[in-house]
Amino acid sequence: MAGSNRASAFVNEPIVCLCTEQAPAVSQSFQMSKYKVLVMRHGEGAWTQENRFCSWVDQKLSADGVKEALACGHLLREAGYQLDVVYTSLLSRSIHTAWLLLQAIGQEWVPVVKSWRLNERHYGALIGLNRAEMALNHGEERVKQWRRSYDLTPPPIEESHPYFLEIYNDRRYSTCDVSKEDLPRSESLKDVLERLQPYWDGTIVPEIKKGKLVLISGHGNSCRALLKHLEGISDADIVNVTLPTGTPILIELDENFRPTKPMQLLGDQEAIQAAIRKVEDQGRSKK
Ligand SMILES: O=C(OP(=O)(O)O)[C@H](O)COP(=O)(O)O
Repeated sequence: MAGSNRASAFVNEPIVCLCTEQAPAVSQSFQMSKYKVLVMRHGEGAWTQENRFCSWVDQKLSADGVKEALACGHLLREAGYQLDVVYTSLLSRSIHTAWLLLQAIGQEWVPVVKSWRLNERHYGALIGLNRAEMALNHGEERVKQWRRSYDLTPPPIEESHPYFLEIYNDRRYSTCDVSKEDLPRSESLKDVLERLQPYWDGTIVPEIKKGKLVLISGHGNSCRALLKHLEGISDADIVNVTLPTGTPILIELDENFRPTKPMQLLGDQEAIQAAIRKVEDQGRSKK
């Protein structure tokens, strides 16, 4: 049951502000909550500190990212969550976050199910580039559009790109439900939602309907795509949604999988706002 989740006595006040500019419009109703889902961006990755677009490059967690993942587990443990299944991408930072979280919550036995459909957005030719240098060269507003707009697709990754072979020769991508040739070479957020939604509908939702408490350990933009879908965030408002690393988001849904209340970012609210600002500031030129 969603009832296996003895949740949120320890949860702080709910917030819907996922950016420092303008809160997205979130659809609300007064239906009873039937299901609960936890969605989170993995702990900080190594390239976050270098301020490079990481995307499908398989960077590990940074030392801070490891701490964040463990802290998430402790938070969920204190709040009494009992997970039934964790879904991750095929990228190590998402998987390691799940492992560390399950260790810290003391539920290592919980199955971890992996799919490329939860991978980070494919940033195409932008992979590996430094955001601050790009902001200097192209302007901060342009970089914000590249990072946050709904339907802007960066130029595709070419075979000459320094990370092309590392990505497409990786054995993990032989295990997907599409051929390597059909894997993306670049994606907008809209494209991410299009490849993620069948997995949500066909694999994750049936488990939630069985009463399982699901946690999704995803990425900044795969989680943004899912939240856009679940919360009914408009194409315009999703531009102002930025997710901090290592922060579980509790979503409560009615029997038709519509949100019954604003999503809650769990943890210390000031620290969460600071973490959101940190991610937003990656796109500044630091003149
Ligand atoms: O790999 C990435 O996200 P992730 O750290 O959530 O996996 C992207 O490079 C995030 O970049 P963005 O915050 O500019 O969209």
